Amino acid sequence: METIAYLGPEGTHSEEAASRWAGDRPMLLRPLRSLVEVVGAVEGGSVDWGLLPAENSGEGSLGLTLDLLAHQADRVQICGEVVLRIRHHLLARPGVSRERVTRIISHSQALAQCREHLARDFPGVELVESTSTAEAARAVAQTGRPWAAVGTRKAARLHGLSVLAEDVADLKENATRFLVIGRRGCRTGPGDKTTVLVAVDGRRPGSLYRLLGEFARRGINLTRIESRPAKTRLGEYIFFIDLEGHPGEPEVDEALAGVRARSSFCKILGSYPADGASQTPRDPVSSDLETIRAEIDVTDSQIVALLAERAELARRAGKFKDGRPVRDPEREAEIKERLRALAVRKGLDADIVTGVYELLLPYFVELQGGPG
Ligand SMILES: O=C(O)C(=O)Cc1ccccc1
Repeated sequence: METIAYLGPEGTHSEEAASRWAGDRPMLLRPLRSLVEVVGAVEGGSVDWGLLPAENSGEGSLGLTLDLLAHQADRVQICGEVVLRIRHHLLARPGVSRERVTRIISHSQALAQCREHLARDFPGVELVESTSTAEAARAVAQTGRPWAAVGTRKAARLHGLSVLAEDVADLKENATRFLVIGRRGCRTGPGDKTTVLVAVDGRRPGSLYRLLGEFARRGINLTRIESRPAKTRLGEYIFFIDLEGHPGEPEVDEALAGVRARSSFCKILGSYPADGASQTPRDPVSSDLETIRAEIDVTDSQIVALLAERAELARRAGKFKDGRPVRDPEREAEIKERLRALAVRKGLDADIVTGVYELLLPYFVELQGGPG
């Protein structure tokens, strides 16, 4: 039988998401102590699938899951998603009244999702993080102290706890999106989403804009874009992009080829059926002219920015020439030849491109200190 690993012990929201994903298929559910262990079990082959909480309606992304997908889980693919409505209850040993509670334990996400409610109803009570909501319930059941846990009804039942307060989440519509990972990609079909991880050169104005334009121009809807630190240096980011569609669809293939060309790193993390939500119909033409004009504006600005960079390089080169003639006909001919070949490769008129260069050359020569 197939096995799916999840953040345990029994009685977590992850367990419920895992059994929702299994549906009618026979599936063994294996609780593990951490998400790192879940990824390790899938990569090592001791389980078929793994479940990772990815995003909450109020709290946003789970950084750990995104970081695992970006930096650690090299050999896994996203194969599915489950969106689960989350209900948080306050659990305590029978006989412990609300007034006596001195400590509330839970998973960091659960505490964050109930912060206002707990501050209002349990002011001054210490909040302590645990590895999961069910682990918190276990700790509360085992202590003789008047502690409480934020957790599920199932965890209460498993540990003989009572529900001290029902629905303590701050948001009524509290939902979490979980991702299912496996070693192989799954079969793709209509209604699929695809998650891509990309890095762009943050120093070039408009680079992310142009990358996203690859999707916009083809009417491909993006359902999510999330940035995380690239973990190289401060200020560098990677982006998780969810799009409607999957590789194998011509527009998606074309867009992804464009994205590859415009990014410094690009990896498809997986294609999988979207949970519940219907797809947005494609609208490839209505905003085309507007989109193209906006791209033209960005491109023109980039040309000017590149000319400024080129001018600065000319100035710096001038300082090295130090008495030698500024013009170097051999080097100029070599540059022109290279640009001619590049223009042809890019499908441009080579005479026009070298003509532009000839137009600019006297200006750059002047910046180098004039013809010598
Ligand atoms: O601790 C759990 O129950 C989990 O599965 C993690 C979690 C915590 C809070 C909301 C969604 C998932």
